[in-house]
Amino acid sequence: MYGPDKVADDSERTAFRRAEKKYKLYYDPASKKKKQPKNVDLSEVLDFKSILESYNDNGELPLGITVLRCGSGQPLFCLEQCTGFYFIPGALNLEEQYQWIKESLINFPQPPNRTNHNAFYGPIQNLFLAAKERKVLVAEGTSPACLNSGCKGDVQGWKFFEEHVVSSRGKTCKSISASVLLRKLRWTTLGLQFDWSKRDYDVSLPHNKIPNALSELAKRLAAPAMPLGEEFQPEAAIVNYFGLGDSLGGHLDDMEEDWSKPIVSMSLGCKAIFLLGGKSREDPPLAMFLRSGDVILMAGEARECFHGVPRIFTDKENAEIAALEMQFSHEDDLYFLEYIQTSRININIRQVY
Ligand SMILES: O=C(O)CCC(=O)C(=O)O
Ligand SMILES: [Fe+2]
Repeated sequence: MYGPDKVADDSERTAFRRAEKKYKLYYDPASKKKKQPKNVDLSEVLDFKSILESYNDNGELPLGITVLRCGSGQPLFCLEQCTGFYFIPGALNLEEQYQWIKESLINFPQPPNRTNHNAFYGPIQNLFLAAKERKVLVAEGTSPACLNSGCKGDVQGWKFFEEHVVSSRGKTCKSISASVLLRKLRWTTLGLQFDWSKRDYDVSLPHNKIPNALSELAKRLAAPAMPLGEEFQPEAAIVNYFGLGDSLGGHLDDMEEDWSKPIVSMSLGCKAIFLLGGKSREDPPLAMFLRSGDVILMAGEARECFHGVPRIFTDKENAEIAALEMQFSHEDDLYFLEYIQTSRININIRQVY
């Protein structure tokens, strides 16, 4: 799936890598202002929001793009050069975006779902709440007086403490603040758990079913890309969390048995650039914007196409989350607001068998 993008001198080797490099965030060394992103030419990035607007205005479509209308539902755009790829601009309304952002931060990372933090810290309960309450995750050592004595020995587990408890006892224990851990949350898996080291699903791992509401939503969204008469069965999902400078390297999602079934991929938060390549990394990819609420379906041939996310935009002008920010304007939602103003979340839902 997400194979590492090997050594540095490979960086210019394929058309896909060249496109990733083109859109990746670099800082301008010549800039007087600290950490000023280097300008990037976005003129070749496909913009389905404006394609939808002009289609609604005058029925016109750019060359190579077709439209599928299912009943009274939203139009789906298809690419002539990549069958099985569907783009539904603004598929999720603001309330839905609000709901799935909150779920992605509060409930989805809860055990038995695993996250990238599992390997080091074991299962972590209530990470978002702990971050909001400024708690600190502290290593528990062999000694019960670990917090006093320092735990130089084996770490037996990790537990959240109030910040003042940790600071009053001195910094003798291994510890990390929950807010840093939340920032470093990169993925969580729902339903059947994906084992990244084996690059396969490990059905022996404890797991919950995909939550009903998410399952129903995915079934509805997947319907236009499903083989006739079949219903999508959501069995697993990966939630990706992106902060400024984060990217997802070019990859294929090839661990599911039946590629005629789509992957349903929902974008939330800051705008991103998505690269859709061909069956070889040598094929020059198409770049397109992904905004909060957009949904992509990848089925059939599109399942064999390399894709990735080289860039997210967190600046006011480019993030395009003003309407979403309004949804989080209640004071109880301020911590969500702070998070999403500099983040993007992607939920992609799969039928495994
Ligand atoms: O973040 C995205 O939009 C794409 C995610 C993806 O391709 C994946 O998780 O396999
Ligand atoms: Fe993918």
